[in-house]
Amino acid sequence: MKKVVKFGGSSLASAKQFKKVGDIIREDKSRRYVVPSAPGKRSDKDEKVTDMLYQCYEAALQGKSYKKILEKIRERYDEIIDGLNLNLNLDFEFSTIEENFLKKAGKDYAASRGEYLNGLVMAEYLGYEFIDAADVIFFDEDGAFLADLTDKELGERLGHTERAVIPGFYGAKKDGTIKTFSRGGSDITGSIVAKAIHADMYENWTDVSGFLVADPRIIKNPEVIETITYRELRELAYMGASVLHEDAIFPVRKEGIPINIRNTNKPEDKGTLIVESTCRKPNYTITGIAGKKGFCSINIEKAMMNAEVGFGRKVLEVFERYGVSFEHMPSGIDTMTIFVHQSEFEEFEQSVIAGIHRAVEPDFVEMESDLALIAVVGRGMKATRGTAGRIFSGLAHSRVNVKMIDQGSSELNIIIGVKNADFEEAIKAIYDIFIMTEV
Ligand SMILES: Nc1ncnc2c1ncn2[C@@H]1O[C@H](COP(=O)(O)OP(=O)(O)O)[C@@H](O)[C@H]1O
Ligand SMILES: N[C@@H](CC(=O)OP(=O)(O)O)C(=O)O
Repeated sequence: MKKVVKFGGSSLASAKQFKKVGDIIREDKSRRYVVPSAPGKRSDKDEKVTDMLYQCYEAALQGKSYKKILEKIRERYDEIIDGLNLNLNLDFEFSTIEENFLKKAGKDYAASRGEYLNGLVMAEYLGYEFIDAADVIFFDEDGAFLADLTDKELGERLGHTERAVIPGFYGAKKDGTIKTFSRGGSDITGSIVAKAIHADMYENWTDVSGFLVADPRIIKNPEVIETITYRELRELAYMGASVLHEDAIFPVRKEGIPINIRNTNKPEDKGTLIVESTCRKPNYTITGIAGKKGFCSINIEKAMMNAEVGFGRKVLEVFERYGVSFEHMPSGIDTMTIFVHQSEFEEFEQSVIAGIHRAVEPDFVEMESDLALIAVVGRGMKATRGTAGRIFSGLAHSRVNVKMIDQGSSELNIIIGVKNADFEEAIKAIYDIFIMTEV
């Protein structure tokens, strides 16, 4: 039995947390490959080491004083090392980091040091071998992840290693330049390692007892999802359920390796099992709800647009020209609405509108900003009639105005557009309608 265990920043924020992690790893001999994140927040008001590293590097780059922040970062590690009574001194590591900051080693190099240092501490604490992710996780010159090369090199290296710590979040290009995944990317490293060693399980340890039906910051004590499919999870992760990085499922999915989300603070909880497919009936019609704020809709009207061959393509080409990707595109006979990320769109707004006028000569173009999209996801929805109707009535009851509703062709998800201001209320209403009433 081989397990890969990834521990998030909240699980490694202090010596106290490290001790819980040590107990978890020692309790099961198959937990042989460990992927740590950088120390996270110890409390709501605390700072993540990764954020401090970005700040520190930015200051060094601009020739501003950076030593204080570097010292604060050093204190975070020393607190952990001292609390664990380790015989480890990071003087050399910190002076190398400082030198490299002054040589402008890059933002990714800076951010990656959080995981690198935590990996050294973890390896010392567990007595496991330390493997620098820069030696086994590869990117091409343009920064694209090299899956096949990584899989081969990592597989070979770990094939000879009984127990190892591989820091999350980063790898390197051929010339040695450090490159990170996007934020939260240690989840991806864990998945890559699990694939390379053909693990039986990828355990992802965090500060919640699994994937929850809805964001715990919006719903108090939401239900835990016992089993969820990769496809359902991908929809929820993409729409903002941040517990697992949206790209973390791809490597393990190819191998059919299950992911188990677990709580470092409550190791006795079973957590959530993420699988390719399952015969297990979901507990509720819906599996989960997630959403994001900050969208903008562009509503185009033109009589008989549905009869005009190439209308949609011409409109989308205008967005493409300005590098704006679209999120959803519900359409009617004479109308077409395009949802885009407000932050991506704002800069090009007037150029895109002018481009649409030139490309398709619409009767009318209207925009609405400050919208939120909510995804209601569930493999159980296909077999149940009236799901959209229930959502509508739940939202109407809570006086939330629905701007858009779009059912995916897979019948796995329904996307609802509401005003940003109604976002939390809408999620509560949907949670109530499905979870509180279907007991
Ligand atoms: N549907 C959800 N289920 C569980 N957690 C969620 C969900 N949506 C948002 N979260 C948030 O994700 C957090 C865990 O993710 P993250 O902060 O990346 O953890 P880690 O530091 O362990 O990697 C939780 O503390 C919770 O606030
Ligand atoms: N430390 C990195 C990578 C990461 O995955 O962190 P966490 O596991 O704490 O989400 C970040 O903050 O983005």
